[in-house]
Amino acid sequence: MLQHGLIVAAHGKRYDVELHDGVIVSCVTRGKKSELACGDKVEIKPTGPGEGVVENFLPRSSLLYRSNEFRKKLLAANVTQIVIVLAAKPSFYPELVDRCLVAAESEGIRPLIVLNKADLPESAEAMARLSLYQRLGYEVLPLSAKQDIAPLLPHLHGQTSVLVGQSGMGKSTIVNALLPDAQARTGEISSALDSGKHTTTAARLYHLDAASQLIDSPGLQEFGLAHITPDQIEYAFLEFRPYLGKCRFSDCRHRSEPGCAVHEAIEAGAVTTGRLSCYHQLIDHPA
Ligand SMILES: Nc1nc2c(ncn2[C@@H]2O[C@H](COP(=O)(O)OP(=O)(O)OP(=O)(O)O)[C@@H](O)[C@H]2O)c(=O)[nH]1
Ligand SMILES: [Zn+2]
Repeated sequence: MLQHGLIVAAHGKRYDVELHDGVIVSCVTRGKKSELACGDKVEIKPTGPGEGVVENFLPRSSLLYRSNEFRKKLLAANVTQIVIVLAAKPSFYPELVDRCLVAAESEGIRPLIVLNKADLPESAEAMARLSLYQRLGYEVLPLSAKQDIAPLLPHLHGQTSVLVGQSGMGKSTIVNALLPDAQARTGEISSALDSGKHTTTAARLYHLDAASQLIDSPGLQEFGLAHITPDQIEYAFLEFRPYLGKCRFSDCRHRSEPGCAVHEAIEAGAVTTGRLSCYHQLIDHPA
């Protein structure tokens, strides 16, 4: 008899699957089928106490992954929102923001940019740099997770959110503030399964309330987009959209081609040279 469940943690080729009654079963996949992610809805066959095999996964509403030329790594499935966690200190890598936005746009996932550590004096300058994204229509939320997590709550309600960000931006602080018992729960799962150390956890899903889930992914220093085509990357630059298809050449990459509508948009102030160079950087070096 197959049972429905939700992947709440991925440890390499082993997955923690939460069943409807809240029981967590440690599962493996059959053969080489290990392309599953936290947030996947699966059907499992129990094989012993607390153990099972994933037989199927259900269709996904979204799938977030990063890739280089050689391999792709699934980050999370069925998420509705990607929360990009930044901080003024240590300084964040701006291209990572554009990469996360491209990944979000290509999967139709809503991005939310959080500038954590808003209590630091360096935050004003970082916030000014992020105003570019606000002008594009993205929400940028200043937050001090250490002082008050409340401003984040309405943004998470009703969503399945994945937190992404470089190491040191404060993701663990955010998770702990949202779920003071998160550490305890992690310990509980490991001992219940008695499966030894969970050292390779790739991501973990937490229930915030009946309608809201949070997936914490480990620190990302890189966000390869080798799986996304140049046309998809271009479309993910929201402000380019009104001009796409209006260049003289249909395969225009908006470099020095004559009759380029995106360059005209730059002249008109509707597109910035910074975002155009970022687009070129991403199509030239997607991984
Ligand atoms: N001033 C200030 N510091 C913060 C805030 N949130 C987190 N920090 C500090 O930033 C440092 C990194 O926070 P973590 O939560 O460990 O960062 P992380 O993103 O989980 O990093 P990894 O665990 O490496 O992925 C810690 O020293 C935190 O105390 C904040 O709102 N304000
Ligand atoms: Zn063009």
